[in-house]
Amino acid sequence: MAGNNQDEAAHPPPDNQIRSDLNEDVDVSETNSEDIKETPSEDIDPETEEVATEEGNQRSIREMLDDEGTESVFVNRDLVEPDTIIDEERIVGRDDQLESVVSFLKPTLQGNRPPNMLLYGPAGTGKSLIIGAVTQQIIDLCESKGERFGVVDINCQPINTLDQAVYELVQSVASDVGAPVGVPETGVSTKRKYRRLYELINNHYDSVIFILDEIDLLVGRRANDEPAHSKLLYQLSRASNTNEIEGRVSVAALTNDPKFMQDIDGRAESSFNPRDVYFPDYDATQLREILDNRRDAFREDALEDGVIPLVAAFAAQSHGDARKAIDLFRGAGDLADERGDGEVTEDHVRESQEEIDKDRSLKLVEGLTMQKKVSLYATAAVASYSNQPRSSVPSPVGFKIYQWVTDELDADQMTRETYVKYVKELSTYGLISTSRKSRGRGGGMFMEFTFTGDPESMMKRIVDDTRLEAIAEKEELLHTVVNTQLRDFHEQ
Ligand SMILES: Nc1ncnc2c1ncn2[C@@H]1O[C@H](COP(=O)(O)OP(=O)(O)OP(=O)(O)O)[C@@H](O)[C@H]1O
Repeated sequence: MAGNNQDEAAHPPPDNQIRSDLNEDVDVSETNSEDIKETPSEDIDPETEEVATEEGNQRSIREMLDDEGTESVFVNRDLVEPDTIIDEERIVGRDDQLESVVSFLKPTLQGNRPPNMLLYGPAGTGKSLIIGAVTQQIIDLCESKGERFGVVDINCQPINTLDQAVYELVQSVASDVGAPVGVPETGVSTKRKYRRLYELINNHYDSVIFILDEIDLLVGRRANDEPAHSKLLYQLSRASNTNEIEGRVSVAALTNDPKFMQDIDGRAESSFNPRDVYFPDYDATQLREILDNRRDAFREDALEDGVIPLVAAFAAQSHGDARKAIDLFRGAGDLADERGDGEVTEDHVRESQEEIDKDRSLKLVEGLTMQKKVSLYATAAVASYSNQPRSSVPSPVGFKIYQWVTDELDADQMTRETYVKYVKELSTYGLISTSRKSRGRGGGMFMEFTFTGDPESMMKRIVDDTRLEAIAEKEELLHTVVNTQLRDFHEQ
């Protein structure tokens, strides 16, 4: 189109200018020779609406719009979205866990109070899936008997304080029953939020289950205080004994941390007193079955034979996480579609896996808040600068380095609990694994972090886009501080 030079294409005019450009009658006599040279290779004939290409082919706009390209490999892509709630028939390899959860929750149907539960095991092993599937059936069965069974479900990962957690619970019930939240997010006491929560529950449910996902990440902000998760478990699990909730109440806490119960306060432990359900990793055979049960996400002839075994093998390597398997399965399909290949091949799987590995740390680091970046940087510095040939980081040492870095940067300093929470969060992305260690008799417990990839490249990535450059310049000093702290820690 006349006057459409490359500069304008690179820097599009603001909206109002585009509009006035569209309204303007173009005066061809003003078109200069520069403009003519830069006429794009496609132009539209106003009479026929045909597009003339350099090759001289003529395709109408309608033809181009109608052109569907290669048929998508998917027929039901939702089935390979991680948040899709799947039918019971698609659940694989969790018979024992299903049986336990069903038997624990069955009393609800007989008018009795079910026990509290702790569902624990690594990420992506079906904890949310199983509790979700069973509670959904109970909702339906209760409904058919005219009883109201409430499922109040929150994920604690993004929640920082007890107050926020209680507010989230209120919101969750309010949205389920279609009532107003009825309490402001800030400016009122946590007690008032609890009151509103109990009021909503008493008005709308005969019995209720609280599902608290990633409970271990709800630590709260204050140091040397009882962790927020412990306080919440205490309050909720005794709410029916104290008659604050009139109906039957149970609490299901979900966590990746097998030693979670060691963190909670004695009185919370005795009022919560859960029945445990353990969810182990999936092996490659189980992952294969999980994927096989979702192959109808794809067209019948769209999966090359080796695709499912290869996806399962990759996911089995990364701690048997079904979510990762499903993500990779979908990613390979998306890649096949992007390329218009019409079939998903093992090459698509391998390429997707490479992309996932490459992107994971980059995306993660980009999305982190400054405090999380500093926490990660300090932890990676310990793994990377340690003179010992091991890359595990005791959390007390990581925290000391975090304090040193924040001092150097003159930045805010979080508590040790918050630092640990931030670093633990990274395990959900598979960048580090966490384990709990004992310092021997009377020495207490601490978390140990191990990087799955190279901690040094992680540090570089963080430095690339933050104020941490100032610390990177003090590399030698940081090296010394790390090794002094490690020595002190191991000599204690
Ligand atoms: N046994 C299974 N059969 C079929 N699909 C499964 C199974 N286990 C997990 N999945 C699927 O894997 C994904 C992750 O599962 P889920 O969210 O239940 O894991 P989780 O143990 O709660 O993980 P996290 O600890 O990270 O919250 C979901 O899409 C779920 O449908």
